[in-house]
Amino acid sequence: MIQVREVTKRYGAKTVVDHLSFTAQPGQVTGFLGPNGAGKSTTMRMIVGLDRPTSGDVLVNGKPYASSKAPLHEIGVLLEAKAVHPGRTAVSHLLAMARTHGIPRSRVDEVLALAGLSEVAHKRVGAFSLGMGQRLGIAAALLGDPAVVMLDEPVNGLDPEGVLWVRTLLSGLAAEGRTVMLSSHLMSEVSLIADHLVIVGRGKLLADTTVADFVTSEGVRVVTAAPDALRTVIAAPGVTVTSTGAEELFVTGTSAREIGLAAATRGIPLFELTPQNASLEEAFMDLTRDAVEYEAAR
Ligand SMILES: Nc1ncnc2c1ncn2[C@@H]1O[C@H](COP(=O)(O)OP(=O)(O)OP(=O)(O)O)[C@@H](O)[C@H]1O
Repeated sequence: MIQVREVTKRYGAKTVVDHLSFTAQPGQVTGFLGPNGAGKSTTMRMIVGLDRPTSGDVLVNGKPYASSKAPLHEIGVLLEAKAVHPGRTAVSHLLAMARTHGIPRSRVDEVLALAGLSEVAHKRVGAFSLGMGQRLGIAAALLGDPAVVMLDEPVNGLDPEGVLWVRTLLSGLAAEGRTVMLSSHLMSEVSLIADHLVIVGRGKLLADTTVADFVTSEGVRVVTAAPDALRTVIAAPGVTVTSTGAEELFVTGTSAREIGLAAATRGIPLFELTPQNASLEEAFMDLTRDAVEYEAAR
């Protein structure tokens, strides 16, 4: 289990992670999503003790990672842009890691096979494609047979077959009762792989939900002769109305049926009344739009 508790990280005056709390549970794949610069990598670095929170704390399997005696067994990590010496072969890279952690040679062969790298085990890493590099990073993360697996952008650079491979691998690891967490800035990728979604923007938690619940956050598109009158009629706690055109409204928090009935009782003409099922990608973009604009405007 990974527990992030009220974590804030500041670099100088800049708050990169802002009172962030969430839990990645065993037996589940947690997708950690957010636009570029949302603070995902920083959070992951704090989880493994490479960065220290300004306030709040992080627990891995109930304790701070730094106090773990066999860290590779506790948590396996793929962090972005992890440096592997380009002159090394895949097998020599993994063997060096294994030796320093008392892991047997047989496990190196196992993870190479698991990552589909047995054939290229003796090739220099410098000659690897981006996808092969990602596979090697994942193999390294699994070396210690860890209870928690945390991967930063693991499908970055992978072709569709590679994405499918990651999905099968990670759901298998979760089914074994491990805690699996992966980050991405692409909803389309994460929705294929994760059950649980933690979405951040500007370092803040925007949503902690399931993929299924996230898509049901739909709205209703209404085209009417009297948008202002309709707004007044449907106003209620939990109902939000956004003007999307001269005669157009986008309404959330109520149903097309309720809007239609309310309009009929007041004699408000409706030209269109369309429930909209936002795609996952659209819902994600709506949720994180402010965070992205902030990034672009900096
Ligand atoms: N050591 C540092 N000093 C100052 N600012 C930093 C430092 N590390 C990260 N940042 C800033 O923190 C913000 C969040 O970065 P982070 O890499 O955690 O985001 P991210 O969500 O992982 O994004 P990406 O998907 O682009 O990797 C960025 O604006 C980045 O410039």
